[in-house]
Amino acid sequence: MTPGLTLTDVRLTPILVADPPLLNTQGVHQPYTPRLIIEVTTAEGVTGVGETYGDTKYLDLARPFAEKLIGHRITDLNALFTLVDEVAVDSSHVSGQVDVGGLRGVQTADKLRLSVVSGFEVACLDALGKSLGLPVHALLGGKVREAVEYSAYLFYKWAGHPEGVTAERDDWGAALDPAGIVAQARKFTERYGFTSFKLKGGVLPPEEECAAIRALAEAFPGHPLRLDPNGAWSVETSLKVAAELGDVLEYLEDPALGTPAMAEVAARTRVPLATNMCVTTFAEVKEAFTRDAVQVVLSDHHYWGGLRNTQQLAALCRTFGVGVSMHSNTHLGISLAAMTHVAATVPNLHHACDSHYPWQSEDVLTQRLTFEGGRVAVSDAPGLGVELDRARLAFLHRRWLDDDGALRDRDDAAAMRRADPSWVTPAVPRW
Ligand SMILES: O=C([O-])C(=O)C[C@H](O)[C@@H](O)C(=O)[O-]
Ligand SMILES: [Mg+2]
Repeated sequence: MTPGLTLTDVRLTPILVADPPLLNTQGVHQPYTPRLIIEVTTAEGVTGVGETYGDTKYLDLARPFAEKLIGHRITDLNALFTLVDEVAVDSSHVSGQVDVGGLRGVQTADKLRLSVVSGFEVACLDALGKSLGLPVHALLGGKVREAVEYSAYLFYKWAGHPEGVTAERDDWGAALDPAGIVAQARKFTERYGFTSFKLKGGVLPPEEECAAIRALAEAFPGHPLRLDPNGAWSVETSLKVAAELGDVLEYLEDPALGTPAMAEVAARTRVPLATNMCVTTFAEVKEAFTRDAVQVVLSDHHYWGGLRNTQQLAALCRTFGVGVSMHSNTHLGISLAAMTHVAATVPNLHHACDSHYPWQSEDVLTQRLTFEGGRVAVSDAPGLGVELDRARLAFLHRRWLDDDGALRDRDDAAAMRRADPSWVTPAVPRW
């Protein structure tokens, strides 16, 4: 028993961070998106940081959970899961709901709890690492690589958010056709050195998205390419796209919605299928793996329940001969550091991970993480190896406080209605 490792303070800071007008099948990103920054402080005065979703339903869980953690030891990570089970989930947050309008699969009370626990687990590991003078990857069993590879995450995109909406400007420009997507990919390679590319699809008719992938294949011959329409296609459309792009795709990500549809596509194509929609919880693994519905699972420590659950998922994938990589939503540097630490420990990581980080012009760190040759170097500094910039945190929290509530919950369809008042979330399959 080490009394110094007991938590004496837990601080939650919801923030709003600038987000460019990135298009997906649900709509478009709002100009600001919510995140929650978690700080845990031990009796010996060491503070660890974590980051997770900041929408109201997560805050409603995180607040009572944080209170339960006073007096908890940062080494007792397993107990976080039993403690969070004691926090009630408002049924209106889960009944009949899908996560972010369907982009992250089912929404269950357990998944909501795991999405909250993950931020606290990371914060505890950061504090523990700082206390022991060890990097987080060492607490997870040690790194098996010195740097983690990420892919360029390409989006159809407007030049700016709709007129009349308060927003930050970005310097990426518009990308609404194959030439725009190739130009965006070139910027990604110039700025960050990425060598593999993922295009967020489900935005334009499949023929246009196929043309964009073809243009990428011509501009970057031999580079790994992926297309992810977030389940917007029927089985037949998925098969048509797979046939058309089979020679250039590393994998097709969630072409059709749900395990049965994915299994049908998988049975009739040789193109590997990846998912962050039909396998998003341990409960969904068995059916998907036994039906051979997916060949790559995109883990995400946020909703899988943390870094150690991510390792467990990777071990399951290894057991079943299924590939593993990483999914990403809008996130800041704390999460990129956490993703990099856990990815460094996964032996069977054979695909570049997704990250939205290049799209985020704002952060809460004194120093942004950097990509060299598309890779983030694995830090050997104690904990995550990042430092909180309190002035930036306060600024982004002030933005959250000043918001009237319109932006505190991610809603891509509502953002789209600012440009097209008739917009409704499309029924699936859309094509
Ligand atoms: O399926 C995916 O990879 C995602 O859902 C990632 C993100 O949610 C992305 O689509 C977004 O933020 O628009
Ligand atoms: Mg996806």
